Amino acid sequence: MGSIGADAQIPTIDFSAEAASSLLSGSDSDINIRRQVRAALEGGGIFFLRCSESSTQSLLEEMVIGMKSLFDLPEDVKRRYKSIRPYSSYKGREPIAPLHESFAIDDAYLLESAQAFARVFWPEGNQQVSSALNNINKMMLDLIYAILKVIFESYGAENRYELFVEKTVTSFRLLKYNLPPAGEAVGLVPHTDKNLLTMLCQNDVQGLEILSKDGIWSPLVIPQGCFVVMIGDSLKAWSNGRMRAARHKVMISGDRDRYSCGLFILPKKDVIIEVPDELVDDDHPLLYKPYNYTDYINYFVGNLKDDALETFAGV
Ligand SMILES: O=C(O)CCC(=O)C(=O)O
Ligand SMILES: [Fe+2]
Repeated sequence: MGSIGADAQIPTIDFSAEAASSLLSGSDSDINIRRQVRAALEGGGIFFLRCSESSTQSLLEEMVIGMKSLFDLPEDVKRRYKSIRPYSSYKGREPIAPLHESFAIDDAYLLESAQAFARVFWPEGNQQVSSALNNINKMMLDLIYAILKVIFESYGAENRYELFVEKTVTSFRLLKYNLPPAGEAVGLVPHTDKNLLTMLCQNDVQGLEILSKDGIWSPLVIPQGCFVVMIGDSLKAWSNGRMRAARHKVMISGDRDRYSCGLFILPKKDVIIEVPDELVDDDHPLLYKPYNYTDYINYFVGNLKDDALETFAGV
């Protein structure tokens, strides 16, 4: 599926500027940022987000130390973590992705959620791990919802934003990629995210690759201190197919383990994803029927098809 290309040319959008800090405090977005975000998400479906480098870097370092203590725990202790949500319980080196381990935590921006997560492994609590998780999560949460707001504003749908956000939750995924015995190996299989919007960060070991519209896989070189922002199937559907959900995978090589974490905005259980009227016109006929997000996830888990969104919700 596709050949290998040079490093993907991904736009970097700067959120450390003043216009973006006013955005984080709730003001409408700067027209320039709106244009850049929409162009990136309608083009490749992905961009790098640069924020204040020093604060991002220290939160990230703290996070990676916390993740190491977590993933270094014995396998039977990690397996204590179970969640009813698909893709959230501890997953350890399964046949489909033998190098990859993950956990996902709901609402980790709440200190109590991060502490409850840590107590699963350390019954007396682990302040270092819970605050590392909670601190980076709070920063990422403000940023990812600011981006979602910019997206709504860029389509003239700003008056729908507050109501939409009330129907969302966040899931914070922690991932470790162990080194293959030799050479290069797939760490995470090719997929599009099924949720609305995703924001990723990582230690300094690269490995994320993206499939271009021309079917070429290109490795991403994520600049230090930057996050990756990507559209998931459900925001692609909401945008009536204007934004692109980029297919991506993780390849592992080299001599150091890769640690990454992702904040995912997803619809609450049984929320209906529906294209707003303002995104349908003669030039943009309706492409997706309204669908129940939970049904979509169950459909995908049942068939794991690449074109799940089209077959499930396509008109
Ligand atoms: O580890 C990464 O950089 C990517 C993770 C990812 O694609 C996912 O969890 O859906
Ligand atoms: Fe993904």
